[in-house]
Amino acid sequence: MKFAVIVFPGSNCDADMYHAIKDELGAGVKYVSHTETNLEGYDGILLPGGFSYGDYLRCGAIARFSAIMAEIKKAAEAGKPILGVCNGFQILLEAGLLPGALRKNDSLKFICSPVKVKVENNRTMFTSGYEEEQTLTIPVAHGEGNYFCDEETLASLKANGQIVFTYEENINGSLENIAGIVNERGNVLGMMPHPERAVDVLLGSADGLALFQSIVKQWRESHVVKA
Ligand SMILES: NC(=O)CC[C@H](N)C(=O)O
Repeated sequence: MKFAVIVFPGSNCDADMYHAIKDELGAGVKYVSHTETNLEGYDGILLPGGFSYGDYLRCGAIARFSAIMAEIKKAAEAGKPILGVCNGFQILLEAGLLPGALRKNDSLKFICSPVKVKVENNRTMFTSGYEEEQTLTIPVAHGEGNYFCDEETLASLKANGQIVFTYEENINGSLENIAGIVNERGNVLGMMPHPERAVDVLLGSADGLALFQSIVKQWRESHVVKA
């Protein structure tokens, strides 16, 4: 399986994501510039965290106009796994690939700390390696992580099991403690906590690794060569 790590001007977690995939997961990975217009050679797309375009206007609001976004939409429609972490989540929301929005943290402060994250749905291609309701320790580092959506959207997120991760304690004002959601089809995940920073006990936690392993497992199972 081969992953693309999309690099926007201002991305700063691209190297962490690359390291997690290459050295900890042991899968193929390449950096792909936001100016590229072809993602056909990749099986999974990763949008890393950072401060794309300096977070001007709103986090992710400018990056969503990048040339690569049309390809990311195509990959989403093709059912490829797409993971946006932090700024990557913000970009996916701005691009309309996920519902809702992220507002400034209710404290108006940047939060940078390991937090407890609960797995609300382990029946997704991103979370099959976890137990339902498992508590993970994963770092967050954001100024705009306060998830919001209207009532109708919240009801459909709940009905479809699209709320994948919640915070054990509400750190930023997010509606219903939401930390990560998937699209209706289940192949696009956006989350504020950084699983790529929790892939080795030396980093304080290895709880993020199973997320990447789940993606590979699902991909292998769906690409079994039949004799
Ligand atoms: N680590 C990140 O991706 C940060 C995202 C964004 N710049 C914010 O502060 O919310």
